[in-house]
Amino acid sequence: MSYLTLAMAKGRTADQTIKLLETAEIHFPAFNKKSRKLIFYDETDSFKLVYVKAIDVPTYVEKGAADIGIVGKDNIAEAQADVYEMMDLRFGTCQFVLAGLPNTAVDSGKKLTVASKYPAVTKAYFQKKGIPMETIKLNGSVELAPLIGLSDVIVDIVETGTTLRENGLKVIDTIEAISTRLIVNKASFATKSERIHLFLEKLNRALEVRM
Ligand SMILES: Nc1ncnc2c1ncn2[C@@H]1O[C@H](COP(=O)(O)OP(=O)(O)OP(=O)(O)O)[C@@H](O)[C@H]1O
Ligand SMILES: O=P(O)(O)OC[C@H]1O[C@H](OP(=O)(O)OP(=O)(O)O)[C@H](O)[C@@H]1O
Repeated sequence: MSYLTLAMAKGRTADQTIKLLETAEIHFPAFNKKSRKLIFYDETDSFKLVYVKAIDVPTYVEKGAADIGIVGKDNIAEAQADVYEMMDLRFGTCQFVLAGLPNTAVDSGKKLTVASKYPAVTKAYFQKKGIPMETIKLNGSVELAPLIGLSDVIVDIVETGTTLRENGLKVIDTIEAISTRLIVNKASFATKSERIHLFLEKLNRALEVRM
């Protein structure tokens, strides 16, 4: 029988993903974040785990290279991939916010510059609001941009609020709640329906145990 391929996001949610899979009794004994290996197999030889950069997980799933992806809602929203979002795994929780220096006006009619790691999410947010803007794509330390005049505001993730606070920035608007989600390739959902449903049931039970 073929494998069910899971694309798991590298980074801060990987440990919790592995823990959830273990609670669901799906074990990848060779998995080790320090290893440079990118493919792992479970004990029963039914699952193949591919370990990829978070923003690429929706692409692997949309293209069918992976049947299932486990990744943050931030990256799903940014990738705009044509996949099914099936489950909220309830970890990796944080929020998308619009933030800036205190008293920054965003609706003055002047074109805003907005720095973000998430240009698609940013554009969609401002389009909905009807506010003219341009995005500046950054890859990290986004909070720096309004402090040194690179942008007027930022769209970024806030978890504890420490990064904003330590840089004197304030939340202007909360855009969307983020958590780790499970996504499924549309064709796999039809062709591997039974196995995918069994997997989802196992994960649901594991989530209940964790609560
Ligand atoms: N404080 C946080 N900052 C960033 N992401 C968080 C935070 N809390 C939870 N997350 C979630 O964890 C995911 C992975 O975050 P991580 O910082 O490891 O990766 P990344 O930012 O996508 O990767 P990279 O730093 O290589 O660009 C995010 O996509 C998001 O869904
Ligand atoms: O509200 P907080 O708990 O402070 O967390 C939010 C910060 O964490 C993330 O950055 P990350 O650590 O991924 O670093 P980066 O600047 O390289 O994106 C995010 O982009 C914020 O900067």
